[in-house]
Amino acid sequence: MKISLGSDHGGVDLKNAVLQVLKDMGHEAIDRGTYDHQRVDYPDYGKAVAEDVAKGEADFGVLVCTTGIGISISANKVRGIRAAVVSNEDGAEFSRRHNNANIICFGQKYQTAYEAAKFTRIFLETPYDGGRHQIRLDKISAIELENER
Ligand SMILES: O=C(CO)[C@H](O)[C@H](O)COP(=O)(O)O
Repeated sequence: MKISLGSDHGGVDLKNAVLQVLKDMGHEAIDRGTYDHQRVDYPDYGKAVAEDVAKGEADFGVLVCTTGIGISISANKVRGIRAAVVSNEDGAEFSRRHNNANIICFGQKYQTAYEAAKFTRIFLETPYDGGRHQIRLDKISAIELENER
């Protein structure tokens, strides 16, 4: 699969660790930065990865900041994006099964590289259940449309 990754300075180490694991798994990775510890603004990276996914240039995205919160909020502003902050295996599975999440987000402050790699693998391998969940996703899409300028 093709995966777009991004982080701010607070998530760069974890983003790089997940990037390496994804490459080792044979996935194609697009690294949207950041690339060092210089202070940057997380919305820039949330937007870049979210647009890759929304435009179909990537199948899924991975985003990391210090807490995972700001970068997920940013990504979720892009139409069609369902970015989920994940902190355990169950969340990795159910963000896909029930929410058809297309971006997984982590807080570097909370997740080890081992955990983030494991949660990302579960996320990528778990299909969407569809069925009754599509009714809810359609309602989310309707909220997006109603609030477009
Ligand atoms: O987690 C984050 C957003 O949710 C950011 O990584 C965090 O706010 C960056 O803060 P600072 O500039 O103090 O490193």
